[in-house]
Amino acid sequence: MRFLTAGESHGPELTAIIEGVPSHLPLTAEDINHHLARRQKGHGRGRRMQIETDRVRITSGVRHGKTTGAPITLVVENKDWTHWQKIMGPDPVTEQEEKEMKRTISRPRPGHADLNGAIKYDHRDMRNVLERSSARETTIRVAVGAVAQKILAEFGITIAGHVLEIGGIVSRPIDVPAGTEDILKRTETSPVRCLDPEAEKKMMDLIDEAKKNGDSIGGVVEVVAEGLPPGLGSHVHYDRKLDAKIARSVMSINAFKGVEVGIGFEAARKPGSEVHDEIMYDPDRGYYRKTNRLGGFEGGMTTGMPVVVKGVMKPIPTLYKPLNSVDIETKEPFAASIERSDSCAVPAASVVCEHAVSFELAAAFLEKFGSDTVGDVKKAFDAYMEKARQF
Ligand SMILES: Cc1cc2nc3c(=O)[nH]c(=O)nc-3n(C[C@H](O)[C@H](O)[C@H](O)COP(=O)(O)O)c2cc1C
Ligand SMILES: C=C(O[C@@H]1CC(C(=O)O)=C[C@@H](OP(=O)(O)O)[C@H]1O)C(=O)O
Repeated sequence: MRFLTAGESHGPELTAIIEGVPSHLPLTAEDINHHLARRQKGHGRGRRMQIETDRVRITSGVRHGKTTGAPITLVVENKDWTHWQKIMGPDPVTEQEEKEMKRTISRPRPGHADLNGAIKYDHRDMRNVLERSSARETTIRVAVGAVAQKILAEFGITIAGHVLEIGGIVSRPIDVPAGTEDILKRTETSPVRCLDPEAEKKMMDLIDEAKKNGDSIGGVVEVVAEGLPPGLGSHVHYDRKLDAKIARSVMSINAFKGVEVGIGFEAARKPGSEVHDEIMYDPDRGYYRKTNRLGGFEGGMTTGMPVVVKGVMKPIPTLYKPLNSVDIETKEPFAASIERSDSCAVPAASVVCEHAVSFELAAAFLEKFGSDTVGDVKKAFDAYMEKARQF
């Protein structure tokens, strides 16, 4: 299974094409819209989220509520487009019209893609960079992940993301992962998508304070997936290791600067006896681990224990109280004022991260069990699970 996305932040719409989804998978727009709405919530979001109400249109690959096996096209419209048609439209404009718009961006924001993208693609107007580097793109990646979650759900695999930390406030000890059901139930009503009400209040206060100071804050998110079979991914080649694929996918989320699997960096500070998970056997359950400190991975393959992945998000780069930068036209220093920005998007990012991991897990699942029809995949999956139990 693979996908591509296209679309700009203030263009007409975002699009994704997913190839390799098996036929006969039940799929409706509502299945996806539910997750798009989850991504839009969260204390600390800016005014753009009040403009948008993200809804998907499925324009190929699904008939009468079921996938056909053909590529699936997903489209999410940008409501903000109505205000940007002239500035963002594809039709040629005269120099005079361009001047009248006065929207050319020549002042790069530290921490955003503006300057590197402008140099690389030779754009004097950095809008040509920021429109695509914007995390608006994570909307359509969540839509893709929602399809992946439908695939996983067919096989009893559940997944949930939540916020572990915002601006140094920790929601609970990091080595006690909660179950997916618990996470989903308890975080859906939390304005910062965290499990700990005491930490929640402190996180919200910190976000408000950052906003008041014209600043921004980052944090840590965690994704847990349960019900996976052992042996997704492979030890035989570097680019088939599933933990590595997940790490790449999580790092590709805008503003993500690090990934941990299981106890992650903590493993450097513990002896092996306190890191590795002892192997047990039960006739009903098959092989399992007594603990899950390695976060469901050994040798680039799933162990059958819950997959636990953390990602760290840096603070949002666009600041109301900006850092110094240099105007590329005048080469003079400036400290720009900005129109709008999120002050903290860690709660939204926990949903994005959940969907990034969902896609990689579903892709690895189909790679192992086939991808023509859900029925064929089920047969292969059931036979393998029986083999693994008795092995
Ligand atoms: C959900 C979400 C919302 C974001 N909102 C903003 C924002 O409002 N303003 C901003 O400057 N960056 C925002 N970012 C981060 C930038 O998109 C990101 O820092 C930028 O693309 C540069 O990429 P890098 O930080 O990965 O190097 C957001 C990120 C995510 C995941
Ligand atoms: C639009 C979204 O996030 C955007 C991500 C973003 C950035 O620079 O990454 C900048 C802001 O865009 P705008 O300049 O239009 O307000 C955010 O609102 C979204 O999450 O749907």
